[in-house]
Amino acid sequence: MLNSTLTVVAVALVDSQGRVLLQKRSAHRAMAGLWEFPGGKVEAGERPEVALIRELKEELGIDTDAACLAPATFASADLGERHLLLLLYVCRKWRGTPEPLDCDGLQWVRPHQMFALDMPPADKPLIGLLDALI
Ligand SMILES: Nc1nc2c([nH]c(=O)n2[C@H]2C[C@H](O)[C@@H](COP(=O)(O)OP(=O)(O)OP(=O)(O)O)O2)c(=O)[nH]1
Repeated sequence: MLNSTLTVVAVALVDSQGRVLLQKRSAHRAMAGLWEFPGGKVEAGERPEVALIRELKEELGIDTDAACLAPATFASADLGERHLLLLLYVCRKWRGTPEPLDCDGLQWVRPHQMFALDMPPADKPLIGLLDALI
């Protein structure tokens, strides 16, 4: 029996060269050092797109709008007693330059390059889908 489902929103920010931004989870967090899509937990009563816009401001210092967040795919994975539902959006339009405000580094990669990176287990099935989509 699961305690609860954890809803997480994340985004593939895609630049003009078809590269996607990944951030390195910082040392003090669970899954430290893994490369992930920017995003985070949806708070109680919060709309997913609002949560993602908030996370992008907090984590990268950039602004975007709900109209620029295209639903892309999702991941479903067990995290011990909780179950993770990760909603992945694609975004090609934002304001500002992403900065590593809450992580240990940023890198722009082509989707196929993600196969060689250490990413959270839930993200692995998303790579091939992104590769086909972008
Ligand atoms: N942001 C993000 N989280 C991911 C990805 N893949 C994946 O399994 N996760 C998991 C890791 C965490 O268990 C959860 C996100 O929680 P988090 O702690 O980073 O979220 P948050 O930014 O809201 O953090 P906090 O307020 O609790 O500090 O989702 C991903 O690609 N991006």
